[in-house]
Amino acid sequence: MAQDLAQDLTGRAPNALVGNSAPGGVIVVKIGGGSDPQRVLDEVAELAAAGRPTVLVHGGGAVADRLSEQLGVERQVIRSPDGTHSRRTDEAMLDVITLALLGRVKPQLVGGLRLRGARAVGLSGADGALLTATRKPALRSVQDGRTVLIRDDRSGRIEHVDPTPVRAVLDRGDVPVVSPPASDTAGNLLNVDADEAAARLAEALGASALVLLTDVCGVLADPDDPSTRIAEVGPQHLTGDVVRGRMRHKVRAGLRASRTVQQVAIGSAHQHRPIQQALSGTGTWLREGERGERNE
Ligand SMILES: Nc1ncnc2c1ncn2[C@@H]1O[C@H](COP(=O)(O)OP(=O)(O)O)[C@@H](O)[C@H]1O
Ligand SMILES: CC(=O)N[C@@H](CCC(=O)OP(=O)(O)O)C(=O)O
Repeated sequence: MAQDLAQDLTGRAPNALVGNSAPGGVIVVKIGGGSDPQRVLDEVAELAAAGRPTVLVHGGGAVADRLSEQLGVERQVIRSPDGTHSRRTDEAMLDVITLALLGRVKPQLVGGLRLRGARAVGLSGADGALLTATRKPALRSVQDGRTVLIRDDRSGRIEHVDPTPVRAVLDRGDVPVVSPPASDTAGNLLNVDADEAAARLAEALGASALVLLTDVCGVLADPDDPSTRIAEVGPQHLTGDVVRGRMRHKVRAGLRASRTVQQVAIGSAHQHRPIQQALSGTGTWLREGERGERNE
């Protein structure tokens, strides 16, 4: 069955795809913290068993929110003038996000893959200089109609990706499970968005596909109505305010990756074989420019 799956996704025999040097062979899958990972783990384990090099990147914003409440660390939101929002990451919140992602979410995913017979290896963005970021010097936040500047935030912009540790894990036939935070060149941790991390890693690996799995079926024209899925999204969809909040980060990151990654899609994590579903067009394709017909 696993063999069929790898063939379905690529049209090529799985053996031709073993090892990440196979042209366009790597799939980078990202799962957000608000989604139940069980279906995703089932399919990632199937792909690994079929020899398809697959990287699982995860977020965990929702888990960090719950942990901050448990620990009594106040959660604040930075509302940027362009309609995106992100976590205010002071020192205490950086600890919370690190504990949540590396201490709660990642072990659940690595353990879940092990239970399914796949050997998974956890890596954070700070391991092996995988994700190097620079601290954002000043963030604009709209508060009560006024824009204020926040200068001491511990979130960063990813400047450099060194995929060597991820390749080493793939070359052993194992599944890398990658998470924020990143670090700066001095080794200080910096909070980075998991969609951006996945997109940048997909670019650096020369991946053939990037699948961003979340708690909705794709980008919706009306975020409150699941029947309004948009089949393909381009930069023009960012000009209005339809794509709001954190979905905007996802779309931006995916569009950027689509310059070099052949297939970039957003889809629901909560369906049977969510990766295959998204890559067969049941979610939203992200495509920055005209590159002729897709090879679907
Ligand atoms: N146009 C839109 N289409 C779909 N979802 C949207 C849209 N605008 C905002 N959203 C919100 O984005 C959320 C998904 O982003 P996010 O919560 O960051 O997911 P994840 O944790 O999986 O990364 C959806 O649950 C939805 O509330
Ligand atoms: C800078 C920034 O926004 N970092 C994110 C990292 C986790 C994440 O991205 O989790 P999801 O994929 O579940 O949203 C955060 O603090 O929530």
